[in-house]
Amino acid sequence: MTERGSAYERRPGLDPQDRGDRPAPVGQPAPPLTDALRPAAVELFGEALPRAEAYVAHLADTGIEWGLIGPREAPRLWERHVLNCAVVEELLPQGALVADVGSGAGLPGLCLALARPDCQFLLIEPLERRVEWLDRVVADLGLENVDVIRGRAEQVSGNLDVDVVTARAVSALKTLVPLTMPMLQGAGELLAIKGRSAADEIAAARKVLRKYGGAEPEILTVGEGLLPETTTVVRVSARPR
Ligand SMILES: C[S@@+](CC[C@H](N)C(=O)[O-])C[C@H]1O[C@@H](n2cnc3c(N)ncnc32)[C@H](O)[C@@H]1O
Repeated sequence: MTERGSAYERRPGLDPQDRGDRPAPVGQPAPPLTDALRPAAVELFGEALPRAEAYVAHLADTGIEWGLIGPREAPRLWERHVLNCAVVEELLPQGALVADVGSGAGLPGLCLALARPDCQFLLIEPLERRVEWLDRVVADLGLENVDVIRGRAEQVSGNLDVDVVTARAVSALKTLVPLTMPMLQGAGELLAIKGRSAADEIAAARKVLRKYGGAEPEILTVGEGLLPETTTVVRVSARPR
């Protein structure tokens, strides 16, 4: 997938006229963690909950202002984004090294890093502004289990050997497999957060899965009984090649 970033992102600080008459996105206050969602947040983040709250505040404020998150997402940051990503933690092995490809605003990478301090995370993101934002947020949250790598997955994959690759909203499985499977070096799992298209994407990816040594994908549902909306994950194990 190619993504050039929004005009805001490439040219921050321009006045509205230079932005084609679109109003500049404005940071918003952090949405409250509602009583309905608090038990899930406590279970997922434990002691890291105050840092998860600080992360949500960053997303709502500079995340929106810098164009990493759409303004309309502000009220549903907890439910649709942060908690929905954090529930994937149950699929991570103890102490895993995890690469989050196309991390954007740290989804799911930062949510998982907050939920799983026993794991190490590499956030891989090509766009300079997003990397700068991620670096600032990681420093502010004091996350010691996260490194941010600027680059495209295909540029860095040959130098990596990780246990798990995660990705959300980066590309269809057919394109994601060639970008991510080489990072596993024949052992480990790709966890791709998907929606209703999961089965169709698997069908369209059969040929590349064979080529890149992926086993038969599984469609998993996580977050049942914890969140109002569950998260669908396509899990692909790498086979030794
Ligand atoms: C739609 S955003 C999704 C961001 C985040 N994962 C989320 O769920 O909100 C896609 C992200 O993938 C990144 N991206 C696109 N192609 C990539 C590639 N080949 N390697 C790594 N990242 C890529 C983009 O820069 C962008 O930040």
